[in-house]
Amino acid sequence: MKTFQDFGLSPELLKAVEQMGFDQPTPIQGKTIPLALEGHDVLGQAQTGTGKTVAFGIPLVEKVSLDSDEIQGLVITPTRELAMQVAGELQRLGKTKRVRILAVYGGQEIDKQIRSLKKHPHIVVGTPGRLQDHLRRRTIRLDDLRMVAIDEADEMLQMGFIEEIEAIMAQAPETRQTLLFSATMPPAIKALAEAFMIEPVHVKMKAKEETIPSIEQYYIEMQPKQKFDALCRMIETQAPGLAIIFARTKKRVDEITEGLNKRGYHAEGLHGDLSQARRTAVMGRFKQGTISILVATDVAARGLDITGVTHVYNYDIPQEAESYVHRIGRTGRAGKSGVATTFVTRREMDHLRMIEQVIRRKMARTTIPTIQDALREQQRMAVDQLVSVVNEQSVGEYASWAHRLLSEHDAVAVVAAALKLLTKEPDTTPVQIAEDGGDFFPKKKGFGRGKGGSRGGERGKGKPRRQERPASKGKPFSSNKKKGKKQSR
Ligand SMILES: Nc1ncnc2c1ncn2[C@@H]1O[C@H](COP(=O)(O)OP(=O)(O)OP(=O)(O)O)[C@@H](O)[C@H]1O
Ligand SMILES: [Mg+2]
Repeated sequence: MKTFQDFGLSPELLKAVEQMGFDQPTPIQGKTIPLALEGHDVLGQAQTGTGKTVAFGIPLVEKVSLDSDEIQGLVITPTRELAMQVAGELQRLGKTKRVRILAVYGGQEIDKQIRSLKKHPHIVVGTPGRLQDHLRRRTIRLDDLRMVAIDEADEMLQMGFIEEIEAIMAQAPETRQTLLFSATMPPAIKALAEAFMIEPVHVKMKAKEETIPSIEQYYIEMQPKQKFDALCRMIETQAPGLAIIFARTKKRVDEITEGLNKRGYHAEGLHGDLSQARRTAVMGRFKQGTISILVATDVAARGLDITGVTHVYNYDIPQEAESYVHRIGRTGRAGKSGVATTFVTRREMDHLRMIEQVIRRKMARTTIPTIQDALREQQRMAVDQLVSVVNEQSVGEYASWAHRLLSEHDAVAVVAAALKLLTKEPDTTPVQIAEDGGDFFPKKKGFGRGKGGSRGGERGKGKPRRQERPASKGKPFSSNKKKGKKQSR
């Protein structure tokens, strides 16, 4: 499939795609869009940042009939931020056709949503809890639903959303089409997913590894107490455009954020205990670059597409290999490159090796940059800054000051002073991050290496049961991932 024209799309859709600046479909789009347009249920798997949203978005928008005022398309996403983002992408796809899209998610006033629902959106994008709430209130009806897409499908079937998903799917007509997408799909979850579909076509893009090759992947072994300084030294030497730092718990996110601010960085935290207004504001500031560092729990691991994220740091190694894939996939999107660095304690090394095995790629070992490394890099950046201003030749207003300075001082001393002022010298303000056990002994392997999933029956009959997680032995992992329970991250 070479062009979007080959899909036989309506002129409105073609126009929209053109306006979005897409020259040609990505491989997953090339494979799945025709299948979905033909009416197949599709399970689509492709690496992070390869355009899965548009892969389900085009069929959804194309299949909307403007003659009907009913909800015809539904997209379910695991997080509120992702619901907003996907709704935005669909809005762009549906703009020329004038398809009405609405996002509904928790933390937003339900009355406001109900008023918006009265304007008859054609496609609703939502998080499972809030969708179910609307279904109970009958403010959303799915009697005329034609197509449902579940984004991050493995996560949705895994994290305890399964009951909500079942309840939602039970209200949709049997004739509806189902599209499930994710970058990861553990076999056990795949079995679970198939229970929601009829003769699904599984499209998995061939790749040597589960992660995107354009992401450089590193790990650094260190003691828990070295982590914070290591993070600062990494930021100072790597000078990220935008960076996301993932930590294990909400408390750690808060502490790291506070610590970074103490050391003069513009960082903000994102996790499930913050008000939605705050979450939205933080995301907005990060996207605009007002803040350059986002510290987050796994709430930001999946799906978020933020241009300019050059670096991802796993301050804490993720528990699941899948989580690793998605976290680092916040960089290196749509053909861009990225760098991911994972901090690991000695006791977590086995876990790191397990992740490498699952993703079929080795991370390169590296070391914590020294203060001298950090200083040198910051100085180099100051020099670059100075030189670029010199090259702009826009310093005329400052020339008289320069003459005066040079008449009184040594030229080298003056330039050195300017550089010193421009340099963000490595900051060693003491910062305490609570130990939180430091590391963990994971028992479970990622990518469906646990027990085989429980298989559901056909749609409408046997329902897929919740996938039980193997009980972890030994020291419990301090995560809030409990068996089948929805987590707040
Ligand atoms: N055909 C295309 N050509 C160029 N860019 C595209 C195309 N399709 C999508 N994109 C862009 O690629 C970026 C990544 O797309 P998207 O967020 O859908 O990735 P994804 O596969 O869903 O990743 P993830 O697994 O992380 O959710 C987006 O900015 C999107 O606008
Ligand atoms: Mg996505």
